[in-house]
Amino acid sequence: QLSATFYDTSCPSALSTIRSAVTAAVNSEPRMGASLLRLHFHDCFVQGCDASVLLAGNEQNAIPNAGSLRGFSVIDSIKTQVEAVCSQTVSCADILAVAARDSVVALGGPSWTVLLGRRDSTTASEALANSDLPPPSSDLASLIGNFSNKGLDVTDMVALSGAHTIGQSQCKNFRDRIYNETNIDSNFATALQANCPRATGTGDGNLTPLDTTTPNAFDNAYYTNLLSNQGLLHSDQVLFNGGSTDNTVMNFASNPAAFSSAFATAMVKMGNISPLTGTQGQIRLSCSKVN
Ligand code: HEM
Ligand SMILES: [Ca+2]
Ligand SMILES: [Ca+2]
Repeated sequence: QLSATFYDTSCPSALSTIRSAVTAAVNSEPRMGASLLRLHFHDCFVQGCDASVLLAGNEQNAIPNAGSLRGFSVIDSIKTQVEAVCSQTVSCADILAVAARDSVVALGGPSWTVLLGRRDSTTASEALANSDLPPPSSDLASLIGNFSNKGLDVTDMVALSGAHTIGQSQCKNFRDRIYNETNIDSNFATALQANCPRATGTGDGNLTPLDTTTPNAFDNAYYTNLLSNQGLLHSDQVLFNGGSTDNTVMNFASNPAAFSSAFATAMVKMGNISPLTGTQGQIRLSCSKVN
């Protein structure tokens, strides 16, 4: 029951306000586009797209999120600007969904119509974040199961993983792959080892682009990297490792329009996960705390 026109009368300048702020943030730091896109994913997979991830504490302390999620201050600043034009009208959950779309567009990726009308949660759960967000050690069957639990099919999962065409990862999340796995290009592994020492606890937070080819462009290079065994995370390369998703990866690698279309479709589906609507939840005044 979300709708593209939800704010057309109640806050006609909402979408342009969000877009201007996202464009400025991404222009000043391209990685911020990646960080904002990831925030929406981590929101939707835990309790649905209800801005639970933005509440201080709780989910933010979960293993996949702590010391990793970024962009909270950009969202807070957008919320302040939107409150100034339309008081207590636009939810933080909708701001996240629109900011994710505008981030992808700002980095040259596809656009789609964002459905609106989500409301904000009054709760957040560290335990649910730990159980529902897939770890980078996931094998293919786990990824398929994890996305299926959220109503997303295998094609959606492969397309959404293409978000790793932008942004960066910390060494601790790909160390095991670059030292111990065999389905990795050896020159690629050696180059990464220079900035990611073997010993646990040393250089854990050192950063490398998820897509070394075009780290700040939202394109299909993620998939061409997989074809040459240059996926950064274990959970990336399992998508092209002799299994059931190989054909989809090959299609997205050779056909950028097919990827763009599948990504846009899957983002709309992800954005529809268990929204609070009507009188459920609330419109937060500040995204980091309940009213
Ligand atoms: C398929 C399962 C997925 C796994 C296991 C996974 C895991 C990860 C990990 C480990 C990182 C690096 C975090 C760090 O080192 O701090 C990361 C970064 C990122 N992920 Fe995923 N991810 C998945 C799916 C997705 C999806 C569906 C999206 C969005 C639609 C997404 C968007 C991103 C982005 C944009 C970054 C870079 C963030 C930044 O640079 O701030 N990921 N992911
Ligand atoms: Ca959520
Ligand atoms: Ca790229």
